Amino acid sequence: MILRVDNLTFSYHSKLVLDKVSFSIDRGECVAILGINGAGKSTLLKCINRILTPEGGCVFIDSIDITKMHQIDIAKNIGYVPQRTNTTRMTVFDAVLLGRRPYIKIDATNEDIDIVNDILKNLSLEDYSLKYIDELSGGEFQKVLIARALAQQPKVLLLDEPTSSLDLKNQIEVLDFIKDIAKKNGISVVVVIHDLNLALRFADKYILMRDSRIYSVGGEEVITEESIRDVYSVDVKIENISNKKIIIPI
Ligand SMILES: Nc1ncnc2c1ncn2[C@@H]1O[C@H](COP(=O)(O)OP(=O)(O)OP(=O)(O)O)[C@@H](O)[C@H]1O
Repeated sequence: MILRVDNLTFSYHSKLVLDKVSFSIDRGECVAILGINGAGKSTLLKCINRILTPEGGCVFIDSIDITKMHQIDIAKNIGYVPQRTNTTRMTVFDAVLLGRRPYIKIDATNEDIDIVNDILKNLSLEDYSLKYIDELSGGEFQKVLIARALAQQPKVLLLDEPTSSLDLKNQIEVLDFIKDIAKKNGISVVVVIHDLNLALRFADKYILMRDSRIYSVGGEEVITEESIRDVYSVDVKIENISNKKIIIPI
């Protein structure tokens, strides 16, 4: 087990958003967090990496309570791609190199530069390397943020709707690439995602959230017509096509 979230509780002012949320994730596991708008998914990611301070509960990485870790060690362990972000003007290369910051003592080493170049190549961003990030499309920018988090070489990668601006081909390519490196490098990935069919293609485990709580956690078996209706208030039919579950709204 690499990540353990234990009874995490958080409120904005008096509004309870996370109510004793608990789950654990193994090394290399790909997890999708599902739930309606406002269910608390982004808040959960922000509490895991200490952008927000939970009012109760604990988060453990490799059995270490993250409140006992320095910020730089949290950054080495947890990569995070937010839904929205403001960044200063810089090139794509420099933006991705920023992911190496927790490791760089004075100057970037050849190893740092090789890591960045590898990731740019794998995400088909190498031709954009010297372009400024404010001159990118929404989807290209989203890929740069993912590249930066990967350059951090974290144990746990938290992605908040990472494919929302990507076209279909890029959605599939980026998620397949993330899954591939999760398996190869033993990185655990937690993705907040609204597209249920993409989630089914990507995840090994699903966390369904409803009313500030976990509705269910588990493998593909927790994705049923009944659970989707309970969580999203939408009627769906689940079909099996080429041995894959496909969710069809009806
Ligand atoms: N900074 C904030 N101050 C006050 N309330 C907030 C704040 N951020 C979020 N909330 C509220 O907390 C609840 C959970 O928000 P959160 O962003 O975690 O939901 P989410 O499941 O990620 O939603 P979405 O799918 O729309 O991104 C929502 O009701 C939201 O309005």
